[in-house]
Order: sequence, then C-alpha cells, then structure tokens
Amino acid sequence: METPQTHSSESMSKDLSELLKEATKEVHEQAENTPFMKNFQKGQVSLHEFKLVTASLYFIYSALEEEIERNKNNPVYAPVYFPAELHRKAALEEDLEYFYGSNWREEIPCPEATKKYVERLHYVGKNHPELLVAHAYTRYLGDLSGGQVLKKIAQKALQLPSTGEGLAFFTFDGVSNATKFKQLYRSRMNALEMDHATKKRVLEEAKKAFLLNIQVFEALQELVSKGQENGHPMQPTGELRTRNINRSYEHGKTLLRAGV
Ligand code: HEM
Repeated sequence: METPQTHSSESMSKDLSELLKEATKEVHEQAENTPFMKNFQKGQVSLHEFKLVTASLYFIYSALEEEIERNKNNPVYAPVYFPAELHRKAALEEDLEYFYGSNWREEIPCPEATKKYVERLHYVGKNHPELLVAHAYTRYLGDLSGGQVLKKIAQKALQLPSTGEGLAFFTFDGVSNATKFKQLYRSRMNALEMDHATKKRVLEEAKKAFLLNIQVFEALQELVSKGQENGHPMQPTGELRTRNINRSYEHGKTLLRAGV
C-alpha cells in the first residue's frame, strides 16, 4: 500500500497543498515535540529564550524575504507573493528593538543552526527558485496556524503588554481572517505550474525546511541549558529592562509559568 511519503506518480496528481500537508505531517509532529516547543506550549519560556528565538527568526525571515523579493516576478513563485499580508522582517525588527533596545543589531546572536537555515534559503532562492514555495509554506502557514496559539502563550508567560509590543511577529495586520487567507494561499499554491518531479522536490524541500527549524530549536535549547549550567545570568538587556515588567530572576534561570 502507498504511504504519502512514497510520492508515487498517481499520488503526485493531488493538489500541492494537500501533498504538502501529508508529507510534512510527521516532521510537524517532530517539531511540536521538540523540548523547546513542548516547554513553550506549557508556558515555560523565559524572556531570554524568547529573545533568542526572535533573533533567529529575524535572520531566517530576512533571508527568506530577500529571496522572495528576488523571485517575486518569477512564475514559480509570483502567485504566492503576498508581502503586505505575510512578510515578517519589519515586524521582527520592531520586536527586537523592544527586547534588546536600539542597539539590537549589534547584540543579537546567530547560532550555527540558524546560519545553516539562512544559507539554504539563499541557495534555494538563487539556484532553485521553484523550491522557494516550500520554505514560504513551512513558515507562513505555520505562523498563521499554531503561531496564533503561541502568541497567546507568550503574551501570558512573559507578561507582555496587551498593546502588542514584543508580539509584532505573531500579529498579521494584513490578514483579517487567517482561515480564509490560508485557503487563498493553498489555492495559489495549487495554481503553480509544476510537473510531478518538481512537486516531489518541493515536498522534500518542505520536509527539509521543517528539519532546519527543528535544528534551530534544538540549538537554542542547548544554548540556554549550557548558559544555565555555567550560571550565566538570563537577564533581559537593553531598554526592556527598564521599561518592561518587574520580575525577579532567581539565579538567572527563572521560568515564567503561564499556568496553561
Ligand atoms: C508548538 C508548536 C506548534 C503547534 C502547537 C502547531 C500547531 C498547528 C496547528 C493547530 C495547525 C493547524 C492544523 C490544521 O489547520 O489542520 C498547524 C499547521 C501548520 N503548522 Fe504548526 N504547530 C507548531 C509548530 C510548527 C512549526 C515549528 C512549524 C514549521 C516551522 C509549523 C508549520 C505548520 C504549517 C506549515 C502548517 C500548515 C499545515 C497545512 O495546512 O498544510 N508548525 N500547526
């Protein structure tokens, strides 16, 4: 019996959106089950961790959106080009300024795993633009789905202001109805002209994109654990320290529990 992973010629005639969902089901579960994401879902995320993940996302979206801009008129990408609705770089810049202060560009770290993801995005954008949709799908449809749950958790766990500061990344001002927009996005993906062989490569690239994300989470988790072992303080830096919430850091490793 065929499984979705075998990508038989027959199964390749299904819509790309359906194939992507099937092909990434397993890696999606893997991503949800990384310690970083599991803790996050329980509201166990420190400000230090949240700042690190926001920094990594900034590097990732800068690369993704640079490659999207390069390919915006290329028919292999153009139908899914939605900068006003989806692009996150400007939102991440806002968040980083909030968390790290005005000097954020000099302060944010870029771990190896994040660099690897960034390199893949540039490689794909320059050499295989027909695969770029796999990366856009993985990030943007995720942000419009589980991302909205994570937003609420982060807001509660980190006691971020209800006015939305620090959460611009999760806030899609150009999308009034996420479910409807996802439907539109899927229909645009399905309208991309693609032969079976290319479809297979897109599915493989989407799985790779998930794995690159998983590696970023694993690296962040490692960084945080190491820092805690070495007794490095997990203090917020920059302006947030003075203008954000009063909160105590017990030996620099306080986990803020959301109680969810
Ligand atoms: C705690 C972590 C996560 C949770 C709770 C979560 C949850 C969800 C939920 C509830 C959906 C909607 C499913 C549906 O509409 O049928 C979804 C869809 C999706 N998620 Fe996640 N997710 C998580 C992590 C991730 C990560 C790390 C990625 C990739 C980087 C990701 C990418 C996606 C994508 C691409 C979709 C759209 C699937 C489709 O409709 O084709 N998710 N997620």
